[in-house]
Amino acid sequence: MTITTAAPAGSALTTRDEYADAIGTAIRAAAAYYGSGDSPLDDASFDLLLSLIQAYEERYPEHTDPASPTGKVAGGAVPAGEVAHTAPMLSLANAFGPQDLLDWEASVVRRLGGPVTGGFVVEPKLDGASLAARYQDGRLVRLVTRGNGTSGEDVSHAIGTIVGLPERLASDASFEVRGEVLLTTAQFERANEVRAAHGAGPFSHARGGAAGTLRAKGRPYTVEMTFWAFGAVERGGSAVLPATSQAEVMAFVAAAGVQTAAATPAGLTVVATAAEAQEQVDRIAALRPLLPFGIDGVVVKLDSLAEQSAAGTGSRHPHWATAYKLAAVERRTRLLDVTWAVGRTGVLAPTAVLEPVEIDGSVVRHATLHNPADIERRGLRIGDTVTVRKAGDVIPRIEAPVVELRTGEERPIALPAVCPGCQGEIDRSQERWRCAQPADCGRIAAILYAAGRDQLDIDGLGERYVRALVEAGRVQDVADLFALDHAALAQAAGSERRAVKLLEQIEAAKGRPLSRVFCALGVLGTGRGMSRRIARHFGTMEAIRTADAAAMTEVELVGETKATAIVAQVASLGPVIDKLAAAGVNLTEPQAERPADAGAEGIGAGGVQGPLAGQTVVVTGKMTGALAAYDTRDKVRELIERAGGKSASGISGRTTLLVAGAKAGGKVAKAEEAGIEILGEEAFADRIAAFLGC
Ligand SMILES: NC(=O)c1ccc[n+]([C@@H]2O[C@H](COP(=O)([O-])OP(=O)(O)OC[C@H]3O[C@@H](n4cnc5c(N)ncnc54)[C@H](O)[C@@H]3O)[C@@H](O)[C@H]2O)c1
Ligand SMILES: [Zn+2]
Repeated sequence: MTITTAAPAGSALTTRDEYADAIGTAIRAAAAYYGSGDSPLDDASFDLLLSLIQAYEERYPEHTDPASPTGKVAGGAVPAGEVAHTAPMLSLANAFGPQDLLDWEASVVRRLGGPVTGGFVVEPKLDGASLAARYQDGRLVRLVTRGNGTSGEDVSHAIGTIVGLPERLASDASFEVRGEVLLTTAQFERANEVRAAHGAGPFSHARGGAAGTLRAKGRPYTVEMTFWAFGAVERGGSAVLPATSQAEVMAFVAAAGVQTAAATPAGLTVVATAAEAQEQVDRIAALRPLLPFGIDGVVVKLDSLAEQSAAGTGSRHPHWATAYKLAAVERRTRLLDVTWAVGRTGVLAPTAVLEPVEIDGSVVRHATLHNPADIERRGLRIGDTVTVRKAGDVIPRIEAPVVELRTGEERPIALPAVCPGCQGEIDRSQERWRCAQPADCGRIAAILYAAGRDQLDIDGLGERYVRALVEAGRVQDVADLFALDHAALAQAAGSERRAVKLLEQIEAAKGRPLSRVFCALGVLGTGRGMSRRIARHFGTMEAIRTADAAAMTEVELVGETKATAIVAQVASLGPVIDKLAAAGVNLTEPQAERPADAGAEGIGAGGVQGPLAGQTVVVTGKMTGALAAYDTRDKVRELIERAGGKSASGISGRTTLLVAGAKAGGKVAKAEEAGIEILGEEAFADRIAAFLGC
């Protein structure tokens, strides 16, 4: 059988030769995966290959090759390292669905000889590289990779480059903490920029980047990584960890200053039953697209350490834990072409055309690329094998090319010489190139957008007719659509019957809710969701028009900069809005909430829970130290919302927390008087540490 990089061969292994080939491929892939981090196979393909090998071995146990990767930590691909582990570092058993989780629970009950009484702890399965960090008398003395599970490689040179692993603890405790080192999305982007600046190829995905970075010595640049602990073991001679459960172990480690999985936005939750654990799995799976780093599953463990040791440990994985796998969101495929189109604001937008690949249940054919500079930074070439990521409803994106898989046939991506819309000149003064005549060239795209399904939903009004109407001078803006008569439509559509249909559609569009009509205006920075929030918040177009920037910031997720931009654009759209009103288009929102009830408290953007859930936070003074990067109100607001809180500008009856920065003024006294909790910057930074810099 042949294994391609993108689509795995799905057929069973039937001959001994095929089996031998498959083993060879799997061993090479695993060696690359745990070595440089860049395997020729993506995880889905590797897992499929492994399942074929396993099926063959079950059918022909007598043919089983001792070199087979099945049943071994790291597939047996990693040689013994120089540092022996105090206790083995193992893989995890897998669950692929709710039934598997219940089956695992049943196996645990069998081993315990009775029901689980200590509950289950649920944590995200962080998608990075496994690492053991040894603390001696409060100092970080050694970092060791998982290796083959019994011994690993000394990677202590990485000390000082990993967020979450302090070189000194708050106490002089001695223990070994175990966890995952990874690159957050922001760290991954930064790493590839730094590498490009040093002439090194980009990491094709974050996990490989973390594994490679951990082992790399003597690079002329540093790549910052992040650590999250998920376990700890005692070190010879040290006092016994003061804990009887996994949750307590983690709390102890966190109190000493090490970042733990409990501090991730997904958190660590203790539940009583496997059914409740399943609920947590579903919750974390839903959070996945919003997380600032990759997870490839959710880990469920027995919480009680006594029950853990009673359940015991096998040669490859512990019996007291299981990894509930989530569908792969990254696949490898080929970049076939890049096409360019003019957006409604005149921006030239490149789209990657991909060899179709199935990711998480849907076929991906296109991915966004932002602009020429972005293409350059990613070092992409036509024909490249690329890592494509698609999580949830988020638009698929290309992470990076897999440079190792280049054949030499790849071609550079041609940047357009003239505007693809009007063949006119291009304005290259900014990173995002624009047509030099954006008003004219973007008009067709703008009208098409306004007529689109999520806006006015004028069925049948496609690009050909819009172009004809614009070129005939009948339509300059969205409001002109409502002034069209039968004759104009018949001419544009070339058919009386189609004109009748279109007129009916346009008439129906007059009744769309305000959120869609507002969206159709194409105000920059307001897509579907934002238009809905604005319409619900204000209720009428009139209220939107009279809102000033301060009133606009009351809309959820609208910061000051955005508010100012929206208000200015709405003002310049005055004549268009007047025409809409005159044409009898509906300008009210049926589901409006009165501004007084705007925004449910306790839940931030997208319902994310976090350390600030339920809090209304006011920040005053200048941010310094760990918060120095949050130097505008917008940035602070975004940070607070990411951590699950609501941000407000003034102290009111709803305020629950005041963050006082340098030179904080009168708000502190006011908060004191009102009995509101006040935190200094440092204490605040600690509380939301997991959300900083991501
Ligand atoms: N693409 C390839 O060529 C290739 C090759 C080999 C393996 N793989 C992939 O690697 C995976 C299996 O590898 P594995 O055995 O290294 O890992 P695993 O999936 O068995 O998981 C075990 C690891 O999970 C990590 N982990 C993350 N969060 C954790 C938490 N909260 N609690 C405990 N552990 C946590 C630990 O580092 C632990 O070592 C598969 O998904 C496979 O597709 C891919
Ligand atoms: Zn143009």
